Amino acid sequence: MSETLDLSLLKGTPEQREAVSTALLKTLKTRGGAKLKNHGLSDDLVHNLFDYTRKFFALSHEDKMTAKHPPESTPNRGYSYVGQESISSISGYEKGLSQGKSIRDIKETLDMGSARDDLVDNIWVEESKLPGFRKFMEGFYEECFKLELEILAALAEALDVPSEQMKTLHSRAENEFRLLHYPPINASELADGTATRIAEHTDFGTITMLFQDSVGGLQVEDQQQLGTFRNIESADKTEIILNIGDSLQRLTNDTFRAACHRVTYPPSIKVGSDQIIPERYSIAYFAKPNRTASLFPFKKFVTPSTPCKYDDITAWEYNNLRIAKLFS
Ligand SMILES: O=C(O)CCC(=O)C(=O)O
Ligand SMILES: [Fe+2]
Repeated sequence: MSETLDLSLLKGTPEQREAVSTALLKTLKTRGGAKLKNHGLSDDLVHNLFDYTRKFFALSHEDKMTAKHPPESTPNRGYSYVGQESISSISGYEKGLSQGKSIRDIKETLDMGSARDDLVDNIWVEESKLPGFRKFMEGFYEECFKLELEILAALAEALDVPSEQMKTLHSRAENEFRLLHYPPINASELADGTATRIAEHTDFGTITMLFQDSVGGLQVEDQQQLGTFRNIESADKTEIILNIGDSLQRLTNDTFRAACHRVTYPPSIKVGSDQIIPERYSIAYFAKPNRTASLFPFKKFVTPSTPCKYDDITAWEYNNLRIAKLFS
């Protein structure tokens, strides 16, 4: 994967800002994902994020189940145990591929949204089980929201779309945020292809900011060689891996393609061997347009030579359409 981009240059000279915005756009378009450093979220904050994530999943099953995700898809909040959600049901959705491959994801997750969300409440374990967890996660979400707006403004400039328009579209912070834990597993259990860590998929939102530990196994499809998945390793867990989601693909009428990704064997493990794949933690923040916003492509991307590919649908309708498939 290409070099890690220094996001602090967005606050540098106008030339530096333009150069890093352009590099970001180019990397996302060609490689599918970009790595970011000096993004403004402090090392301490990210280390605390991983500490709290580890502590949450270390709670007993009974305690985690006190914050359980409803059996249906909405609201997408709370704890999902290993086997509750299966991403393979949406693999290939925006590529128009047939659905229905059944691959089990061996992962557990906690889904959260904004504390300010007036439609959907978060679901927490009792404060005494994990003191400070709720306050930390609510605060971290707000930090991610500020960074999201900065990244979207930079992408808007590089795409030559008014950055105010991009900002307005995301003003309500109706995003989602998830902690993920992949338990240790014998490699032989993943060998026959009926189970994986997380199956191939695209995210639904505009952009996703992902943090991962050093275990490895995340792969993103190269946008210039579709079908080729490349390993993405973070030099440090404070790095952010940025990728494009389906909503930006729609808004840009396919100028930007959502990046397919998955988590599988770490590069160090031999496929089908009896080696134990170590547990893995990651955290994903999914930036999404406001629920009532239209995902109809921006005007500049619809031309006689690039006719409109998408229907007018609100971000909320689209989100629910996609997410319903996950729990069906
Ligand atoms: O665990 C990861 O690195 C990826 C997680 C992911 O792709 C997702 O939750 O959408
Ligand atoms: Fe994802």
